[in-house]
Amino acid sequence: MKKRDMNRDWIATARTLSEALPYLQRYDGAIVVIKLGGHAMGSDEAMESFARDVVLMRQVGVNPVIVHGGGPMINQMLDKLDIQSDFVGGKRVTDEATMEVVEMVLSGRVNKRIVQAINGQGGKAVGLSGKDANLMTCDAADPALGLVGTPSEMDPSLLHTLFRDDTIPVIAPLGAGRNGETFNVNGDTAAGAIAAALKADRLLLLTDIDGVRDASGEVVTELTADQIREMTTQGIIAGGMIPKTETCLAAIDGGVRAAVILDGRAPNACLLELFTDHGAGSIIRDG
Ligand SMILES: Nc1ncnc2c1ncn2[C@@H]1O[C@H](COP(=O)(O)OP(=O)(O)O)[C@@H](O)[C@H]1O
Ligand SMILES: CC(=O)N[C@@H](CCC(=O)OP(=O)(O)O)C(=O)O
Repeated sequence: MKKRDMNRDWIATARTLSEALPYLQRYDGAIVVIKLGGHAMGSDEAMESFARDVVLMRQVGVNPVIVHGGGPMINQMLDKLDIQSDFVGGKRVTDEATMEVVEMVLSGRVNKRIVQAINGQGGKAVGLSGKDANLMTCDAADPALGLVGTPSEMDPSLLHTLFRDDTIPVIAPLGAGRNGETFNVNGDTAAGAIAAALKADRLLLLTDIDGVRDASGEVVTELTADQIREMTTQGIIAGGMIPKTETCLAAIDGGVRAAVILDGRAPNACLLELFTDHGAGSIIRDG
């Protein structure tokens, strides 16, 4: 690169930092719940970059909470063990044997990979599931789904303790039943319930598409509840996007200020959304 171009590059970087000031001020002390889907987890480099962004958020005063999925990793392990798995309405039918694998994969490999990545960037992350400290008590969602849970009682007090200690919670979407059961909870649903319990400033759902698209394939940058309902009735919002948009609406009803659906594979997706004029993905706001 020529020296003059290099200077231009640095000037642009400095300008970006300077333009971030009002956003840094706005998010100082804010709670941001980030759902990292299994499809958005990608390569080691992508995980490292995600972890760096999370540590930067913490460094500038944001309280990030990571809630993760891991559907593709559960599928791989079930395949290896020759256990058949079915989905109904985007939720995995979960019997005892499946639950054992779900818990092992989510609380084990997936959770610890994220914890280690954040700690590797100089942050202090701790791995939990909804079963810890009564964070997420569940009831059965539907008898046909077996051990799939709906969050019914939340206690986020441990998360506030962790915020005060500069610690970043990384949460696997498992819930405790009232009779000692373990429930499998859809990652989006868990993130929405945790965001509502914390009255979070932002819920970011990181997925494998750049936002909610309209009938012509364009990303809709701002969505209202009415638009979501209409697009769902028309079949424009379909498949895995239905639980995501439903989660966003429920989270906003529960007191979250805004929810964003964005591409977790895009470099620095969270920073772009929080700290620049540009934003990213589709935002659904209160009111
Ligand atoms: N209107 C829409 N806009 C964008 N994506 C949509 C839409 N309707 C359905 N989808 C699908 O939803 C998918 C995201 O859901 P899903 O695969 O369950 O994500 P994740 O694994 O990250 O939880 C997209 O990859 C896309 O195929
Ligand atoms: C009930 C239910 O379906 N639970 C999900 C939990 C993981 C998840 O949600 O992972 P993604 O976010 O990567 O899809 C499952 O068993 O796959």
